[in-house]
Amino acid sequence: MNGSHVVVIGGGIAGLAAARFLADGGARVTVLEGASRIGGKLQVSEVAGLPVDEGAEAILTRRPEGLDLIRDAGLGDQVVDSAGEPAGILSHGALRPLPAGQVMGVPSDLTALARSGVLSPGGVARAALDLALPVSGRGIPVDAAADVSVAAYVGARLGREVVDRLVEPLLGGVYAGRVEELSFHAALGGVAAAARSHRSLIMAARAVRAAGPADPGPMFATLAGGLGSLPPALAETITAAGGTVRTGATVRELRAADSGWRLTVGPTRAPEHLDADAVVVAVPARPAGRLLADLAPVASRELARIEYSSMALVTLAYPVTAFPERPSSTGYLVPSVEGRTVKAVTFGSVKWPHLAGRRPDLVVLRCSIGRLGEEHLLQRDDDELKAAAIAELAHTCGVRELPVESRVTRWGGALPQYTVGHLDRVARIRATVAGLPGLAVAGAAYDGVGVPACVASARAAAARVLDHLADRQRSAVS
Ligand SMILES: CC1=C(CCC(=O)O)c2cc3nc(cc4[nH]c(cc5[nH]c(cc1n2)c(C)c5CCC(=O)O)c(CCC(=O)O)c4C)C(CCC(=O)O)=C3C
Repeated sequence: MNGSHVVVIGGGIAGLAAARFLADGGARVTVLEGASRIGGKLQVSEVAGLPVDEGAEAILTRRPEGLDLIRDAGLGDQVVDSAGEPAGILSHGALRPLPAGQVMGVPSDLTALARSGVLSPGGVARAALDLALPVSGRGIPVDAAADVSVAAYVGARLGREVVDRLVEPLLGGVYAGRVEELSFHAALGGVAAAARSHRSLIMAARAVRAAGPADPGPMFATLAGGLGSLPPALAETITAAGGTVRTGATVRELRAADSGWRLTVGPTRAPEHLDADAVVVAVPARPAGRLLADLAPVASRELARIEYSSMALVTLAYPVTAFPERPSSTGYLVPSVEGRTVKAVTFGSVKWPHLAGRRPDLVVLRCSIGRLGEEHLLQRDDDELKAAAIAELAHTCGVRELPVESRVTRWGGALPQYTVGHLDRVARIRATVAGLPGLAVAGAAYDGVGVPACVASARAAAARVLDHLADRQRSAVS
């Protein structure tokens, strides 16, 4: 495929990773990003002189794809592990540790659950009933084939408190989504898969834990310069390999052409045409759906159905002395039923030892606001969002001073919602796209929203395209 030209539409982490894999495979790549900067949801800027991410700030270390890509981009020596402090949950007005052994909020250890104090004693007793309940029937939707909402399945097996005080807050972070709408099979992937072969959800969570390493080590990693330093480093390796990365280049149209694809880029007044042997579409679902409207109407319709939630992140820097006690968790999640504006707080200075090392006199933290259906919260102006974050710190941590620095970042249409039926929807999208040789899709809309999942989808897309180009070259030779 030497010399074959592949255009990657979208310069977020999925698009850049795909471009990197394609360049490795010998293709000549062009990345077209519509915005004025590459990186998508990865972006870093300074707060109080420290590099603090404005978007995704951590990657799971459990999956290899994120760290592999970081090493590939030459940033292996910049990797920083998260601290060992536990994550917290605000429940019944007080900060409690996330119970040991939970998997996406599903408990595997009832003693740890009881000890955490996150649930009422009645809530713990109800959760324990899961071990005795029949596998199906009596309103418990356990049909392995049919998808149900997270709230319906987990609620039927473990009771409402587990849904409201454990699963909802975690998924309120991961998807900024709502448990009534999110898909059990798509959003709780590992546990849901294990639930098919276990008679109880607690036992399924135990099986997931048992399948992992005994000592999993640090859960998260980041980069010393922020996770947002990954996209520019990746772009550099792509250009060093002879590729091109363009910003401000919105692709308006994608058409099949004689020997591949023709793209229309830029404003209607001055359209530019680009030819490609293959294309990777690595933009969010809506724009991907628009690009595929004529080529793959079924995929296009399904993509249009994937909703996105919006959120805002308020970053605050306080003197460490403003805290009556130094925070003892990496951060905490706030269940929706607590009725507070802020849904999650990450103490960067606790979670990332290098930040505390550089500024031991400060506590830098991020408050996140906005789940699906809470758009009204995001209509507040920046000062109001800051005030809500400051009030949260006063309320939960007893901070009475004002922050020395602050920053508000808004992410409109940030996180795709894996609602009931998502897996079938993605299967239909993939089946339709499979009918278009030399075209592949990648990104957070399909098989996972975290950075490692986006990288995995990029790798699969690149492999598909490289296979196609190799086939084509073989048939041209023979
Ligand atoms: C967007 C977002 C926010 C809100 C914005 C923000 O505040 O940044 C947030 C907040 C938080 N998330 C937190 C804790 C956790 N998040 C996890 C896992 C994940 N979160 C994700 C995203 C988010 N998370 C994603 C894409 C995954 C990987 C899912 C997967 O691909 O499987 C897991 C691992 C679960 C497991 O798998 O065991 C834990 C323990 C805590 C508290 C402690 C701390 O701050 O560290 C907080 C504030």
